[in-house]
Amino acid sequence: MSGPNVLEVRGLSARIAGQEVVHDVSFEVPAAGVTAVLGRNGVGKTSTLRAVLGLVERSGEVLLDGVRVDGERTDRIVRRGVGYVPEDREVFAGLTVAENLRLAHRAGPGGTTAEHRALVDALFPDLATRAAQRAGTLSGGQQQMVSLARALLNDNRILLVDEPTKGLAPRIVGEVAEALAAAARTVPILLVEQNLQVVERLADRVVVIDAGRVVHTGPARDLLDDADLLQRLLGVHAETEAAR
Ligand SMILES: Nc1ncnc2c1ncn2[C@@H]1O[C@H](COP(=O)(O)OP(=O)(O)OP(=O)(O)O)[C@@H](O)[C@H]1O
Repeated sequence: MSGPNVLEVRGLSARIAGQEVVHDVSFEVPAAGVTAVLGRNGVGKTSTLRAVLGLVERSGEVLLDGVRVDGERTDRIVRRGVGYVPEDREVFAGLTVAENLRLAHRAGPGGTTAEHRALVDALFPDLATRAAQRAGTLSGGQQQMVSLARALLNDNRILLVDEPTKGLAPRIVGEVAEALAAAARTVPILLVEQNLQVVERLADRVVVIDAGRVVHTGPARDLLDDADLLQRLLGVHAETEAAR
C-alpha cells in the first residue's frame, strides 16, 4: 500500500567504528518530489543514508511504504525498490558505459522495464554515444550520469542520491540538476546536497542535520527565504536571491 510517505525514519541511530554518529533521527519522505538532506560537513548526512540502507550498524525504525525494513539486509532493501547513488560515483572504471548499465539491470518485479530504459535514453543521450567507452575515462559529470542512469533503470520506490554535484564544474552541476529534476518526476528522491542553488531548484522539503541530529524539517522555500535560519543551521550567508 502506498501512503503519503514512501519512507519513514523513526529514531534512527548509526554507529561507525563503535561510535554513534547519527543520533535518534526521525523524518519522512513524501511519495513524490525531492526531499533534501542538508547540513555542514561531517554532521552525518551520508551516514543517515547508509543507515537507511543497512550499510552501517543501526538501531531504530525504517519503513518503506509503511512496512518496516530495518531488520532486513541491504540487498533485500534494495530489491524492495530503494535505489542508491553513492557519493563517490561508483562506476566500474574498467568496464564500458554499456556494461556498467547492463550490470544494473534487475529482473522481476521492481526491475528494469522498457519504459525505464527509454527514460534513461531520453535523459542521458550522451551515454548512448559513449556506450563503448570505458567508464574510468569519463569526466566526473559523465560518471555521475552513469551512476544516476544505473539507479533509474529499475522501478524503484525511492532514490537515495548522495551529493551528486560535488566537485563538478558549474555547467555540469546544471546538467546533473536538470537530469535529477526530470528523474524526480518519475520517482521520489532523498537528496544529500550542499549546493543551495541546486537545493533551491530541486527540493520541495528539507531535513537539516547538525551533529547527527535533525534540527529542522519543513518546506525548502521557508528555509531558503530565511537568512537567519540558513546562517544558524548551515553557517551560510544565503545569496539565493542572486541565484534566481
Ligand atoms: N569510515 C568511517 N570511520 C570513522 N568515522 C567515520 C567514518 N565515516 C564517517 N565517519 C564519521 O561520521 C561522522 C558523520 O560522517 P558523514 O560522512 O555521515 O557526514 P556527512 O554529513 O555526510 O559529511 P560530508 O558532508 O563531509 O560528506 C563524521 O564525524 C565522520 O568523521
